[in-house]
Order: sequence, then structure tokens, then C-alpha cells
Amino acid sequence: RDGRRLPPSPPGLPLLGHLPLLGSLPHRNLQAMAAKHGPVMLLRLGRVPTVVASAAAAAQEVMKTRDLAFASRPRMRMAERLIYGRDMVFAPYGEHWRQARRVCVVHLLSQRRVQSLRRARELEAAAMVDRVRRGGVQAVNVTALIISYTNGIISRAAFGDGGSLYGGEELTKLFADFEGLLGTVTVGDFVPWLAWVDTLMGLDARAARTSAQMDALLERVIADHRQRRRDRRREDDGHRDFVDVMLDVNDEAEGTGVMFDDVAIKAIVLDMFAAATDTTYTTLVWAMAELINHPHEMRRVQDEVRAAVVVSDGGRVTEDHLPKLCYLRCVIKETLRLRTPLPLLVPHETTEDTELLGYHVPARSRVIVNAWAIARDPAAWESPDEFVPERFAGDDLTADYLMLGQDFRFVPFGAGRRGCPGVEFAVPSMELALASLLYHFDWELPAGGPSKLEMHELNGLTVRFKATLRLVAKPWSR
Ligand code: HEM
Repeated sequence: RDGRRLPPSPPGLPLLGHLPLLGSLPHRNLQAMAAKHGPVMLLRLGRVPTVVASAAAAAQEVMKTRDLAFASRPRMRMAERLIYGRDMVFAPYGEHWRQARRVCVVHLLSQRRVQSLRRARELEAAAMVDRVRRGGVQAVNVTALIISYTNGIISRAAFGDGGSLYGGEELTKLFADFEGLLGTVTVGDFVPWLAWVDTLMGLDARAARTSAQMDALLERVIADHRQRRRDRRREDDGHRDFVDVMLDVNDEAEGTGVMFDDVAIKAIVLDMFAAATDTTYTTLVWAMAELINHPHEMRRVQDEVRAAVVVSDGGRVTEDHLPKLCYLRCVIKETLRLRTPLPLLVPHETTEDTELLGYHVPARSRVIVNAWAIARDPAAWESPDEFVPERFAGDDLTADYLMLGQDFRFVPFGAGRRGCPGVEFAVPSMELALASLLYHFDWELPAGGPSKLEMHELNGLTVRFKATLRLVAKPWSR
């Protein structure tokens, strides 16, 4: 009525709006809708107006040109329940998010801290290789193997080397429940008067149970860390785990007004688990699955890693080898493009009235960037649905090879204010795991089964390889 043009909107249903059109794999259904209605669409998910951006130019406006206007997050009931409503990943734009983000970037995920975790990564990679060796001729459950590797790294980073003392397998299960719930879309988020459906389906009870178990664990971890500090048994050996760092920040901030109380500490440590584990393991499992279906590419990475590791290196991959592994970097980048683990990123929300590709977007609209569709846009990529790591071979493949925030056709980590601060943590973890698995073993599908993997997806906190990936590992030696 005031002459401002809203984005095009397909027909929806009364009450539920476009919610049922999302289906079980929303990134795919939204891509099909964008092909008909354009790179910016306005949907109504239940009662929530939602703008969907499906082209690189739109992503650039959301995450760069008009970054501030798009920098908030919508309220998500499950995250509030599980992460105390005090975390950072799901926090609305404002002072709490700013302080938490600063601690994250400056202290928890700084380059120095990530480098200090090198030993943790190398220990976990060695343990993973040992586990495969011990499995003998049996097909290896690669999914479980990689989950255990990523959990191991984040547990050591967050809780210290004694991370496994807090439960080992049980801890893995607790985190699996936690991440499963966090990835569950609740009806109440979109249609508040139907929130009772979530209760009826047992979601509320499960969330309460998991949250209580997690809280008890974190209380114990914090109490142990405090005790150690009192006993002065812990020396500063250059590596401080996330709980130590948060307690340090708290001590230093005393009297300055910026305080992270125990609830905020627990919330931010949980954020790290939530943000780091599923994303990293999902990417690694997809990479292994793609390489199995592309034996020529698999052989090329193996030749590269095996040429880089010489006998005097003690016959194992270390982080010193990683910068030499250019083709491996192409494989990781191509996996993130084709199998974007968070295909719709994390939802944004507008802080004020703004515009997107010339369309009016009202304040407090939910905003979804379909990074997966953008990375498969036929107008921007050649053979977009094919796994072709070579497409990146001409790029600068040094440390900054993901070129985040520079090329908006490739945004698996988002960009700008709400972009992922964990990229530097994730990249060496992924490179080292993949290089180690491919250096030490030749991988095959189990005999008697299909000769190719079906690449079905399962939607949760991330979109992951649906089946359990089981492969036969044949030890390789020079
Ligand atoms: C392959 C691995 C990873 C991928 C693909 C990934 C992807 C993403 C994406 C898409 C977002 C949201 C961006 C947006 O809303 O626009 C995000 C946010 C975030 N990620 Fe990552 N991530 C990964 C690993 C990690 C790791 C290892 C950590 C920490 C140890 C981490 C910490 C975070 C945090 C704290 C946020 C919230 C940022 C904010 O809201 O301000 N991520 N990540």
C-alpha cells in the first residue's frame, strides 16, 4: 500500500502457510520453489514471515552490504531450553551476543588457541588410525569412527585432556541426544497455539531430561576446574581449555561490569559443542562417501598424501604436511560446496526494515540463506551437481583457501557479523583426519553389496549422509 514491493510469494495454506511445502529436506524444496519464484521469496511459515535468499547476490546483501540489518536471530524454543537462553549462536543481536562473540573470537577460537590444540588433534587422529587397525578385516563403521574423533577433539579443547573422564561413550550419547534435539524443528516455533503438539510428542520432556543431564555434567566440570585452580595444580602450559579460559575471563572481568556467570559459561561451552561437532563430522563423512564413489579422485589424494609424508616423518601424517596437500584442500572445499552441512546456515532475523535485491523486508522477518542452492546455481557453477574437486585447483590453495566473505557463491560458513568464528578450528581438524585415513589405508565398499553408495540425505542439526557409512580398510605401507 505504501508503494514498497514485497518479495514474490507462492500460494500457501491457511494457518500453516508454506510450512508443509518445506518437506523433509527443506533446502531442496526451497531450491525448487526459488527456480519458479526467484532468488528472493517471501514465505509464511505458520505465523512467521520468512524471506528466503537463493542467489549469491542476495547472500552478499544479507551478509555484507546490509549485514547489520540482517544480524539478529529468531527465537528458537529448543535452543532456549537446551542452552539456557544465554548462549551466543542463537542469541539476538545485542550486548550479550557482542560480549560472547568477543570472548569467542579473541580467546576461545583465536589462532593461538587453535594452534595450541595441535597436540589434541594429532592424538585423536592417531587414536582413530589405531582403532581402524584394531578392527582387522571387519568393515569399519566410518561414521562412528569420525564422530568419536570430532568429539574427542572438542572434549579436549573444552574440558582439557581429562575430557574423556567425564563419560567417554556416555558423553558421546548425551551429546548425540543434545544435538538431535537441537536440530528438531518444533511446531510451537511457527504456530505458537499448536505448541501443545510438541508436549504431546514428548519433545518437552526429552529436552528437560537432556538439559538436566547436561547441566549436571557441566556443573561437575566447572567445579573440578575451580578446585584445580584453588589447588594450583594446573600450570599454564600454553594450553588452557575453554572452561579455564572462561573462568580466567570471568576473574579478569570482576569489577568491570562484563561478567560471565556460571550460566553464561555453561551456555558458551555448550555452543562450542553444538557448533563444532556435527558440522565437522558431517563434512568428513560426506568427503569419504564422495571419494568412495570417485575412485580416481580418491587415488589422487592418496598419491598426494603418500608423496608428502616421507619415511623420516615416522610414517604418520602431522600438521606440518597439511600446507602441501593442495588436492586434499580441493576435496574439502568441493565437499563443503556440494554437501553444505548447514545448507540453510543458521536463521537470521532483521533488526529493522530493510531491502533485499530491491524488495522490501520488514523488521523482525526470519531470513534463510539457501547456501546449498547458491553453491549449486547452474548460472554460477559448471556441472553444479557433480563432485569435481579440480574446479578449485586453479585457486590460491594456501591457508585462506576457503576465501570466506570474498566469493558469495560459496558460503558454507556464512560471512560477516554472524559468520562462523570456528573456521580455523574446523579446517585443520578436517584436513588431518582425512589425510590420516587416506594415508594409512585403502578404502573399499564391503564385498557382496552395491558397487556405489546411494547419497541419500538426512535432515537434523546438519544435513548428513543418511546411512551408516561402513567401509573395508586395507592397511597401506610403503
Ligand atoms: C565444517 C565445519 C563448520 C561449518 C560448516 C560451520 C558453519 C557455520 C555456519 C553456517 C554458521 C552460521 C552462519 C550464519 O548464520 O550466517 C556458523 C556459526 C557459528 N559457528 Fe560454525 N561451522 C563449522 C565449525 C565450527 C566450529 C569448529 C566452531 C567452534 C569450535 C564453530 C562455531 C560457530 C559459532 C560460535 C557460530 C555462531 C556465530 C554467531 O552467531 O555469531 N563452528 N557456523
